Amino acid sequence: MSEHANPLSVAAAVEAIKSLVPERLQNPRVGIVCGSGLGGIVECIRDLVLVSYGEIPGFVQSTVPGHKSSLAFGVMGPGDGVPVVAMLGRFHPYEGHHMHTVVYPIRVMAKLGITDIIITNAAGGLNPKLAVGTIVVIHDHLALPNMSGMNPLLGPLTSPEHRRFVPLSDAYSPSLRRLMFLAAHHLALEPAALAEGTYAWVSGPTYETPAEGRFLRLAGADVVGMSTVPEVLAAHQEGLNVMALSLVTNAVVIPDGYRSIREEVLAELAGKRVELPVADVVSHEEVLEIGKAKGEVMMKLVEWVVGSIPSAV
Ligand SMILES: O=P(O)(O)O[C@@H]1C[C@H](O)[C@@H](CO)O1
Ligand code: HPA
Repeated sequence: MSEHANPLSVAAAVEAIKSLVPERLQNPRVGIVCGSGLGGIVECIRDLVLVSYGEIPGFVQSTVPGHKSSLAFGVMGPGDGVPVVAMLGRFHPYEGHHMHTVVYPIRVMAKLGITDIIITNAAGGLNPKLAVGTIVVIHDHLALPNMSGMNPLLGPLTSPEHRRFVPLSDAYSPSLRRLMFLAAHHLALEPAALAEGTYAWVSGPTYETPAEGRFLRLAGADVVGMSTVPEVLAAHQEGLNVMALSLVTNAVVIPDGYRSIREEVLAELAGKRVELPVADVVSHEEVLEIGKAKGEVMMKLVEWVVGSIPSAV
């Protein structure tokens, strides 16, 4: 068993956090996981107290640019605010972290008492209707790694409260998803700014080939990314209400198909000019740039939802 799945280390992490955070912030109600380039959510947190991952037993460091390695405690939303804890930086399996390590912070936040969690990510768009900058409320997922043995819930149960067999048809809270669309209305967003869809989880760190992108699209996915699903599984097993959001940072499947060199050459030889679409070559820098440029809307939505959870869910 991974030492990070040990309930004793979860308890030790909670104890360490409580020694570093003022009492009034020690029992957050809502947890937030900030995706690549989306750590700006911290700007919406008042009475901010940062706890570095290095100070928490069992936490490791995030090695991915755009992911800091701190927990942010404070309050969010109108009035006295709702106590929150935000992960400024997550762990991905492609960094070499064990799956139990990847979801360990979720278990620690659950032990701190959160009841709701909002998990964000940057993702590639598979559905051609989703423009870059669209925020997608995830209502389902497709996790090929889970189906082939890479599942964070593998291994001995670490709490009597954990279910051995976890249904996932109800993994994404309808109440929280509803709140998100109400938030978009309240903030007067264009209807196309907020969509809903299915997230395909891939291990990364390679981005998809065009054929892989088409395969995932054909299988029913709208966006693709390298995180979130392990956290959703652990959060669901912990009994939390879960919402997950993707910010579309790049297009994976090009709307008009793929570039055929054969067609290009034949057309050229026939004296015709054709301009076939060229696939985007994505980079993490581009992902971060879009996160920075478009992340503000995500922040405002999250802030509104957090402020509305107590009365509406
Ligand atoms: O942590 P997230 O899922 O937001 O980060 C995405 C997926 C990869 O980690 C990285 C690729 O650019 O961004
Ligand atoms: N693929 C996988 N993960 C991603 C992408 C992508 O195109 N963009 C941001 N995260």
